[in-house]
Amino acid sequence: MALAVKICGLSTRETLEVALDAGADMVGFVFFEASPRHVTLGTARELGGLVKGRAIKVVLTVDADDATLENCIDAVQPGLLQLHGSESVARVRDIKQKFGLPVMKVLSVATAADLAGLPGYAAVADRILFDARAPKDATRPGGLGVPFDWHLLENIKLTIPFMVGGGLNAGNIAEAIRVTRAGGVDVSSGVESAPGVKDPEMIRTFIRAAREAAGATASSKIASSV
Ligand SMILES: O=C(O)c1ccccc1N[C@@H]1O[C@H](COP(=O)(O)O)[C@@H](O)[C@H]1O
Repeated sequence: MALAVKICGLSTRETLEVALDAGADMVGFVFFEASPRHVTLGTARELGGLVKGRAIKVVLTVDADDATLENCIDAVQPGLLQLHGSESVARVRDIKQKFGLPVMKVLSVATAADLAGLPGYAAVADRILFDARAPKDATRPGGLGVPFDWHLLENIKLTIPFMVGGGLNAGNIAEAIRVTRAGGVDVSSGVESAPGVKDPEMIRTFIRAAREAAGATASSKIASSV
């Protein structure tokens, strides 16, 4: 299956168009006030309206209540909800039922122990995103540009699709895909010139590198099976 590339934290028309033209499969909008990528409902509505079916629109929230989710969904009309907080398995199930949208639950990873909750979430979510666990004193739970040890994912068995994120960039994406065999990759800081400032050329370079790496991993899978 083709690699899904998600560019997250888009907040301007220009960089959204660059991501779409470069072939992003998913574009993410961050609703978290402490983030340099936070978008207002008005901006999100405007940006969401530009996508026009060219990519899956992703609404990223952190432990949001129903009213907040409802407002974000109304503004963006997303195809996927990214739950990036400490939402419980029950809350993920509840959100999925209430809003009738596919849900991607984020698991924050620093050690193997962080994967203990995976079976529970995999039973209710449509997709899992493995991201680096933020330090305790961080002002946000993601978007920090720091990777985790991808080898922790080497032996995971999942029947739903999963993505990897956290500190990815054009220079390390090939290794991340090779080690994790993830079906999707998610980047924010790695395509920015400063926190919250997306760089058009870095977006293009990242997507190109991810596609090349996915092609190389697919070829090596075929070679090792003959
Ligand atoms: O991008 C943010 O500011 C953010 C805020 C709150 C939760 C998650 C956030 N970003 C997500 O974090 C990962 C990794 O980002 P990065 O590439 O390391 O910067 C990615 O999934 C973003 O969607």
